[in-house]
Amino acid sequence: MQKSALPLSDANANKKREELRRKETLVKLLRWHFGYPDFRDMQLDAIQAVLSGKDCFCLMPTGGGKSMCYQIPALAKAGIVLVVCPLIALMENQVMALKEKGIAAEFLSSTKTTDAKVKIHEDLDSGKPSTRLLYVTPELITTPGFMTKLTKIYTRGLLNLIAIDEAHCISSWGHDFRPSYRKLSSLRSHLPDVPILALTATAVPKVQKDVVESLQMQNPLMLKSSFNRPNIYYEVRYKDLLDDAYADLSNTLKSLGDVCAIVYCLERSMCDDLSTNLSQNGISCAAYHAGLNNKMRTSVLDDWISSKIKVVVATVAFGLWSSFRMGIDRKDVRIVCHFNIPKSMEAFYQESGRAGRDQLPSRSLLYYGVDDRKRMEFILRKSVSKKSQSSSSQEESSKMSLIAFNLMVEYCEGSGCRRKRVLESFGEQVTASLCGKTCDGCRHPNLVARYLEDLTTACALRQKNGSSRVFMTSSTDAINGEQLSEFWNQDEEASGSEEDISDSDGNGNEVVNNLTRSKLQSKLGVSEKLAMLQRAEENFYRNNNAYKQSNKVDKNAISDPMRGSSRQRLQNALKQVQQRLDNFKIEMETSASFLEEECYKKYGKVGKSFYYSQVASTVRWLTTASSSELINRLSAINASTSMNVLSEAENLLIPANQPLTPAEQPLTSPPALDPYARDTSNEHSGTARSETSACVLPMEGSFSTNLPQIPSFSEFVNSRKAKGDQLHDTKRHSSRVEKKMRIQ
Ligand SMILES: Nc1ncnc2c1ncn2[C@@H]1O[C@H](COP(=O)(O)OP(=O)(O)OP(=O)(O)O)[C@@H](O)[C@H]1O
Ligand SMILES: [Mg+2]
Repeated sequence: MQKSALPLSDANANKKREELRRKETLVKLLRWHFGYPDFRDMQLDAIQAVLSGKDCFCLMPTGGGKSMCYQIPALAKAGIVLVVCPLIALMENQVMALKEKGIAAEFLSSTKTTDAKVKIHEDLDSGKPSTRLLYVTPELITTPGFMTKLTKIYTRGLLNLIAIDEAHCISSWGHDFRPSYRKLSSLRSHLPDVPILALTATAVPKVQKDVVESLQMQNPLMLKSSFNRPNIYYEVRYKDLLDDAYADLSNTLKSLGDVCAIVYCLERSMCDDLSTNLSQNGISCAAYHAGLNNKMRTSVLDDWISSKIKVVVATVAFGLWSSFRMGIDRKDVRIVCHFNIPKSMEAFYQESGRAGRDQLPSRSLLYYGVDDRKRMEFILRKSVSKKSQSSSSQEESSKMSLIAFNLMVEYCEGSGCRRKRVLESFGEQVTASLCGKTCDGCRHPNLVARYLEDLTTACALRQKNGSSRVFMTSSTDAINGEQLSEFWNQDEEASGSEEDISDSDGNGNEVVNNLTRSKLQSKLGVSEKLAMLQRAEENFYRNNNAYKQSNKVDKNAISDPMRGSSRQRLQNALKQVQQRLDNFKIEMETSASFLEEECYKKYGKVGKSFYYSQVASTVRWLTTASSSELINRLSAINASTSMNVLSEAENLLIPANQPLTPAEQPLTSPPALDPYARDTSNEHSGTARSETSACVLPMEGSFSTNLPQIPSFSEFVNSRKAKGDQLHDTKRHSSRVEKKMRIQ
């Protein structure tokens, strides 16, 4: 006998009704807790999959709302959702936001006090935990102590879901590989029935496969949204065609008004330098890099999130787990600038993806320089040759990084739609019409084509002129390991980052021990770092002499506009000094020229980076030196420059046909002795003429100046240390104004 169709369709209808009811419940949760009217894109699919016990791989664009895919399940079912997160700052950020909404979320990390940890553990052990979301680092999860705890929760049937955020970190093919993520593969064997949700915004097919296999995901629902971020306008500017990239950036930020922004740099020195420059131009700004201690970094992050500062200039580096790179959810970032070319399209996408998470129009602006490109190539090649001495798979992954970098170069050096290039690098085939003129390539194709032509011409011309190092290539070729570390301290960046991510197994005693240990290590680290920087500096001085002797470098590498802008920066710093010194008389222009000339004399032949760095050092010195040091130095400059004016005026009285005496012959080559030289003997009194630059030469015999030196890096550090000790010993009271300047 045939079965009636009626009960079956009834069953179908019931199933549909049930599905609808469940969906409505989930939407109600979303509205109630987060105030959003509806789910975005594939959020609901991911949520329903994991609630039904299925594994799910979720690839959604940056800012797409991936967090919601595990936050809603945590509210829909009693029990705990475990979230694995790569950064402590990121966990703090999310937990704080959830707590503000009245959602019971906690995180376990070494930054928590023992008391706070004990409370969380008591709750987890209670059999009826109130915690709904528990955020942990991958390091903690794989410790035996914590795994035992998880197993206990699991056997009580209270572990509902394991969410792995930034899951691309698991793959060594990915751009942010983190070895501790690899160990998460043990989760499946320890906790076999708990659904796993892997979330990422940046995974090419190879990485996706690696993630699924490593986590031993079972027939996961693969959800992949488009990578497209339609609200971001993409643009590239060419440093080599700009007079002053600093000024360009500053003007761009100013033109946008008081908006929230992130600027990414390659090196710490540039990060500090750029941040100082932007601040001097009235932009509310701070630097963020691994050279700052934890407290400073947290304070910058907090100030930025709470809008106390608008612009953060952050470094990006291999293995630097900067909070400004991934996950941090500040919605209204209106512009993300890359001041140096990123190492890959994934990194670029991740970083530029910090913009416009509120879906409102935003911008990605990349400053491309041929120097930067060559420097990055050098760094990547260097890491290839280093790694090729280890294993062949590492070698392969390093070679891949060079290939990945080439895509980034094509993004900058190619014409046409930039958006299309971004999407194609993730394997997404689109037509340029998708862009709708929201990139410079589509909106101003002729202009971009002209820029590229100019860039090619400029490069060809320089090469034709036989300039040995128009760009950074030859200078980077000449950089040895130690010098490289001064520019680009990968190990140091990585160790700095450890402070953000390290963790224990959550046991109170161990936390205390670890804290003490890590404090000792970081203490040791600082002196080691200083020793290393001093070595690098000494090395530089040695090599600088070699440079001078071989005389191979191009004298024109630092352009006049560049020098002009340095003079302007110094002048701005001098204005601050003048205010600080109660309007002490300073010849602004001449003093700025004098100081710039000193920087140029010292590093002009070596290259832009060293020169910039010395200008930054001088600015730093101007803002941190004591009043007496400043007055001594500036009086001496004033005196020597005014004597020079006098000498020029007197020269005018010499009849044109009268031969100059040897002492009056203009100097044709730079003075032999470097005014910044590390020898601190009082060299200026008797031989002042040969030791100062031609343009500020005081008249022999008529005036003898004694110019206090601007210290080199190590002298600066040591003198500050000595001053600190002295202050500590004598508890001497320093003036309020001076203190304020030092804090800056
Ligand atoms: N359905 C929704 N409607 C409106 N806004 C939402 C929705 N879901 C999430 N959001 C908001 O979108 C913003 C970005 O979400 P989230 O931080 O989860 O992004 P993400 O996908 O994790 O990005 P990233 O890859 O950069 O970490 C958050 O402010 C979040 O509250
Ligand atoms: Mg996220």
